[in-house]
Amino acid sequence: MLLTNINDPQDLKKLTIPQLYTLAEEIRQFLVENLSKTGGHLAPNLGVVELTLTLHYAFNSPKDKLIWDVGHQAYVHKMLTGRRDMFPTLRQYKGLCGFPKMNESPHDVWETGHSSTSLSAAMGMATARDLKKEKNYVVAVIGDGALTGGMALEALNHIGHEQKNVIVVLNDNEMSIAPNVGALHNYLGKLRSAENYQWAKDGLEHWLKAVPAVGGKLANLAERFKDSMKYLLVSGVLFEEFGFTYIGPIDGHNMELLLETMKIAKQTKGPVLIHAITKKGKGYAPAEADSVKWHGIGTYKIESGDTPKSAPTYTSVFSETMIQLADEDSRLVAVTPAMPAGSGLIPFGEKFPDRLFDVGIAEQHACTFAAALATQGLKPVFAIYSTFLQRAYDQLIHDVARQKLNVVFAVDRAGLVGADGETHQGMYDTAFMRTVPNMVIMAPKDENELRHMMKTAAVYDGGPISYRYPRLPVRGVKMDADMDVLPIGKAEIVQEGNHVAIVSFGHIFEIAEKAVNQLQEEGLQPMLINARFCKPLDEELLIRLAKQGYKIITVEEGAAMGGFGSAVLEFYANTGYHDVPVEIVAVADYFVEHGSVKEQREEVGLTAQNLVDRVRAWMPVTKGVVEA
Ligand SMILES: Cc1ncc(C[n+]2csc(CCOP(=O)(O)OP(=O)(O)O)c2C)c(N)n1
Ligand SMILES: CC(=O)[C@@H](O)[C@H](O)COP(=O)(O)O
Ligand SMILES: [Mg+2]
Repeated sequence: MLLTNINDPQDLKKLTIPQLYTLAEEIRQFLVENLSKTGGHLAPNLGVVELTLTLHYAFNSPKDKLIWDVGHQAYVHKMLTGRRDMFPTLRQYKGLCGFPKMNESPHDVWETGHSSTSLSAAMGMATARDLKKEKNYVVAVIGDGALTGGMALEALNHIGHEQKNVIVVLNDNEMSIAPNVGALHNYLGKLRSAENYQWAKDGLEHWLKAVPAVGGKLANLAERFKDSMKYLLVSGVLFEEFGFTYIGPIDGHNMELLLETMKIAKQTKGPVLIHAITKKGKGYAPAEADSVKWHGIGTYKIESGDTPKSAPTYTSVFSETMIQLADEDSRLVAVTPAMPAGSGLIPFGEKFPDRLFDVGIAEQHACTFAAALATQGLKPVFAIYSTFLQRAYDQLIHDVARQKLNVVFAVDRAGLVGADGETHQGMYDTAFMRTVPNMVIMAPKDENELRHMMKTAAVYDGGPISYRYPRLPVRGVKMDADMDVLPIGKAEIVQEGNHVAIVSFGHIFEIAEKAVNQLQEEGLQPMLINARFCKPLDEELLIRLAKQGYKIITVEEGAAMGGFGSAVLEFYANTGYHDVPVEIVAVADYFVEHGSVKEQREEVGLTAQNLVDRVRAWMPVTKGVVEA
């Protein structure tokens, strides 16, 4: 077993090429076996085994900087850099992170999780290297999906202009999570299909170089001839025009070719783009056959590829309801930035193919595109994960809210998301949307109320409106036959009570309800309120609570700073109710790392017990007995 002897990339360099192929197979077997128990991003990692081996063979990490875009495909890199034995803890609480993590290894020189940042990072590191007159290579591995992200094109532009020595490896497997989309994808397809052009280019270069030096004119003519021929023969012209030397497309599983190409890249002045064609899921039949499903997978049976049946989720309720709403209203359309499957929009797209727009990994464009759809009378539902909405914040403000356009923000993966950890937690959406004028912000207490909020948003025509929901199974509550249109800004008093009011915003209601039930058993009866809206607040109810002397405990699954609890505090401060005790139960000011949602909630204090303890502390006590 070669793999057990690889504890550092230097160990790799002692191997022969045939041994690298043996090692590649061992790595694939390791990935399939380990991830069958832990889950993870199997297909992306199976696709980059040879690429990763040759990068660590050809370069000297960490002196040479290897940067992994998105970083979901860095498991092989982690295996080769001393973390093989940590894989049983992959994406688990206090275990191995599923993305590059600087505190895990010096070989993780840049942390990723959100796509399309690698080229900017590479440019920064190359620029610093040159300023410090250091000598090392900077290599960014970016997928064809991540390349559709605007940041990547901004960085290509900058790198090409400055002619920095940066090596970009484009890992082209024709897939984002879903099949990749866009003109760039089509262009790459043309490059992929021109597989014989490489020899033509080499032949041309070789021939021109053989022309004996015949004075400036002819050599210059030969150079211009070479350049014009390049346009005909070398279809990497897009990258060449960005100032890159384009090499490819080459087989991203052929390690001899990869090593030869990396050698050329190292010797080439200025930025180089190596276009490597790979197969997502390579080496494991179920993942090769369906790399969408196997992009990010839970546990599975290796032999059959069978995966446990998943319980219905908030996303599946969103998925079904979108179809119902679209049946009722032909104006309704859906926009997704490369996440049709994750956002539950595949069935919608199958039924309404002309009304689903997958714009690629392009959240900024998606948001402004949705805004423009709204100007023309359509009802766009912008379906996006909370964490990825962060990419479209200026567009939300400048293009949607300022123009008061009827865009619906369906904010999925809101709250703690579990295994993806800190780069993917849906922590900030409430806070960053709340400060924007004209925004209406909702959050349902359960899957039944999600449907009511979806209906409310679908018919609302007062400007932008949002609802947030978690990456969680549904609670299994009774579903109403019809969808109600909720009164904007009105909360729901779930249960009257005394002394203390627990005011819950969103799906975290489940722990508030659990706490109230536990307190009732002790004879305590706090009021239980389902806020429903963070903006506008139910001011009438808040004033009632103030006037009747309630202590208030707010609870939400999001950042405490700027969230729902902050809104309540601000309201009281701004309306002169200065003596209302308010406690905010939410996520403190730090990044919550990977683990299960349960473990993360316990870590941050989003537990029923925490609420029980806080209510007890506020209840009046006579002779040692907490009064009801
Ligand atoms: C800003 C951002 N948007 C969306 C995602 C979700 N996402 C993770 S991987 C991925 C597809 C990446 O495709 P590609 O770069 O081609 O990598 P591959 O999985 O094909 O290796 C997407 C859309 C993300 N991580 N970051
Ligand atoms: C790497 C990445 O950003 C996506 O693959 C993400 O992990 C998907 O998250 P869900 O599993 O919640 O759809
Ligand atoms: Mg891809």
